[in-house]
Amino acid sequence: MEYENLTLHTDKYQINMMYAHWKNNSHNRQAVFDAYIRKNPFRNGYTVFAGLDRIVHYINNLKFTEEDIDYLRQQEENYEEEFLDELRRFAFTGNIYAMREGEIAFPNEPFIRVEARIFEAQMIETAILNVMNYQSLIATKASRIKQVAGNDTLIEFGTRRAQEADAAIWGARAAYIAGFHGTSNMRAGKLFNIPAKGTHAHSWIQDHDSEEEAFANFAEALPDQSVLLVDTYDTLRSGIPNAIKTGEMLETQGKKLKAIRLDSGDLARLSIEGRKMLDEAGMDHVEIMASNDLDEEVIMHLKMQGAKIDSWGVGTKLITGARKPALGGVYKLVAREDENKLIPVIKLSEDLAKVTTPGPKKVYRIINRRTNKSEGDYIALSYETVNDKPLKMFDPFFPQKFKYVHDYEAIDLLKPIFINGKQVYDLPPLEEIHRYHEEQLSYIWPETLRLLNPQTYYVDLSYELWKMKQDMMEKHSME
Ligand SMILES: Nc1ncnc2c1ncn2[C@@H]1O[C@H](COP(=O)(O)OP(=O)(O)OP(=O)(O)O)[C@@H](O)[C@H]1O
Ligand SMILES: O=P(O)(O)OC[C@H]1O[C@H](OP(=O)(O)OP(=O)(O)O)[C@H](O)[C@@H]1O
Ligand SMILES: O=C(O)c1cccnc1
Repeated sequence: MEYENLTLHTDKYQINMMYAHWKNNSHNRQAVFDAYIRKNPFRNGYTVFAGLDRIVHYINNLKFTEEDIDYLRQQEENYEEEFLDELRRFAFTGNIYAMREGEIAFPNEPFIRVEARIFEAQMIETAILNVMNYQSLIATKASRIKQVAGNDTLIEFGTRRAQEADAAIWGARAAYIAGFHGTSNMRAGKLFNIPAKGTHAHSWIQDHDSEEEAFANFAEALPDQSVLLVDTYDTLRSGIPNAIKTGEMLETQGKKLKAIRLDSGDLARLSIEGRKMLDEAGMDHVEIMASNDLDEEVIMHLKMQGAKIDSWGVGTKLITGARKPALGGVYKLVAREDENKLIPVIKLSEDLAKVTTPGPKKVYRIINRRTNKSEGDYIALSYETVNDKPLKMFDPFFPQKFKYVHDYEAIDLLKPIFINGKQVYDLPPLEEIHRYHEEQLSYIWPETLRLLNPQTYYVDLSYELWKMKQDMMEKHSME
């Protein structure tokens, strides 16, 4: 796939800071930033990390074109020509560590760590957050829907209601990571190798003299995959009986009707009645698909009512992350270079949960070897070793709450993606990302995964990191 050059896809304040650093001759100093969220969306117990693929291509394609340089020159007369020359030579030369796509991630732990010249690290903030926040939001919404739908087929139908074209295709991809089986968007299908699926619209029926004729013509054209939309006039009195007639017609040709689609009315009642009618006509192989403003809540309620629905088309509420229009991921400076040494930095806040955690850090998932489940995540300074000694895990806000973990494996979640500007990570195919996601879910206790009132997952700090944070908070509070 051709990835666009998104170099100017940044906020002006980043370029202003780059310019000010350049003027102050501080632009080559090293800096470390963490990208993380403070809260899971949808009151969920976890977030599905997505967006790495696009971020990697964004970094590889960073280059200010002559057109970009001309634009910057016109846009801000303060920018000196030598600065613009510096931008002409711009490329990413630092390190990026990130979680793998599909990872089960939690608030207050870095999803991505960037180590680079401040000149570079500052500029890429905007695009990294833009991509990570949207794709992770949609992957998390899709994951909630997947939990309710179980093994039923899930098709993403959102393009027409998505917040524009990019959101449609990257949202379709995020949904696939979390367990959707297909998308209606052909471009997403082509770009990402997602199965593209489709039925037909009401316009197909309206465009014929009768529903019966419309079904017959559609089934003639696409006999092996016809899914007939049965709610244009009267689902039980005309739509399903006409679909059955079409099924019978196909059977005379040795073919089979695939499914019917319900798109309005009481989907529980109509699916139960529809199932009976199809079965009585000897068409128990004909599946029932439903659509119409579905989300995890409606699907759950339909299942509770005994709905006989085999597959679900989910559009608007998935692709727009309904009820949570944006994931609030942030990108915070955690270390800077001073006299050739990296020193940790902190940002204080009245709200303790908003105080940043200083220093370059690693995130470990602590898997209990006995249960094969995670005991929580453990954030340590990059140079610390977390090995087989018993690990004390304590709540960073209530350190008197602690536990010791004995027989565990500490999995380092942040993988090297770029080292010295060179991509060192092979982006896996989407199918593999989905499998990885499923496997990671299996390490998390159901208490954290449940949709309603999930238990808060432990994201703990090593003692050394916790102490450093406390000391820095104290020092700055006294200043
Ligand atoms: N049995 C059910 N239980 C709970 N929610 C349902 C049930 N059946 C349908 N819904 C959902 O209720 C919402 C509203 O459905 P509503 O009946 O207003 O739409 P509609 O039938 O499409 O109306 P219209 O005919 O005007 O298009 C949709 O999100 C739909 O998925
Ligand atoms: O409800 P969503 O979850 O957003 O899923 C997508 C919706 O888009 C279509 O309706 P639309 O009225 O746009 O077109 P139609 O004429 O084909 O029904 C489809 O029938 C779904 O209801
Ligand atoms: O294939 C479908 O049925 C479909 C596609 C997009 C939106 N709504 C429905």
